[in-house]
Amino acid sequence: MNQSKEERILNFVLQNAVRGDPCSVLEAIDKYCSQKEWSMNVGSEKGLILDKVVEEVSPSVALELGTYCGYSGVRIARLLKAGARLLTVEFNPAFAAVAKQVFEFAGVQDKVKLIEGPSDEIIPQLKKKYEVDTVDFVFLDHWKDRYKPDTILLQECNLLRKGSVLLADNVIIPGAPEFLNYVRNNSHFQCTNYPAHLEYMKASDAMEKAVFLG
Ligand SMILES: CCCNc1ncnc2c1ncn2[C@@H]1O[C@H](/C=C/CNC(=O)c2cc(-c3ccc(F)cc3)cc(O)c2O)[C@H](C)[C@H]1O
Ligand SMILES: [Mg+2]
Repeated sequence: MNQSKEERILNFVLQNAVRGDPCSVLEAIDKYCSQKEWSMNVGSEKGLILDKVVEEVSPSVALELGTYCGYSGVRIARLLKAGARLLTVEFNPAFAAVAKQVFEFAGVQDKVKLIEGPSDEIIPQLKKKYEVDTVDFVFLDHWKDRYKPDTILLQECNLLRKGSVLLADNVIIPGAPEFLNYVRNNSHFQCTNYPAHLEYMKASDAMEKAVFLG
């Protein structure tokens, strides 16, 4: 049976990164995806923006929608303070299996709770089943037409508090127009745009930060 691209990425990590060294895992994925096969990881340029926002927020509870291979999950988890945790949601079992192994190889598995399932089912379970009060930081990188409905769902489930930070990838390419319109025209959010390039390409992309004002 042929390997999937995601399995090839995982194998490249296992063969080229250093076990327990999250930065070497990120470097290996970026090397493979810039030289061998393009893949929709947030990448190193937008990854630096992600790093800065995570360090600024210093979240106790971080949520990621769309784990994929675990690249951004490693990026976030490696910066978390002692006792802080990342909940990352992925509904494709094959991708979740790859991400689980990436987290373990990077040595961040104790900080990461990988939850398999669709975000619209998981978000309403976060308080009771996953013992979440509110989330301090949310990274949105799943299907782009789900950014707005899931942002509304997070509010309906009282998971955002005054100062909770949403950071959305790809607001230019592929684009998330409904989400951008929603948060930018909503007095409960303070928005900032961070222009960048599409991972591993010259095309323009951007990330949008939306701070919930309560
Ligand atoms: C309905 C359930 C929703 N809830 C969900 N619940 C849980 N997991 C979910 C949900 N919806 C999706 N997922 C998972 O998240 C991942 C999906 C990620 C999607 N990302 C993109 O599409 C993208 C495209 C480009 C791109 C740019 C230029 C190009 F030319 C081509 C591609 C670049 C980028 O940086 C991109 O992030 C994963 C594949 C998928 O299984
Ligand atoms: Mg993305």
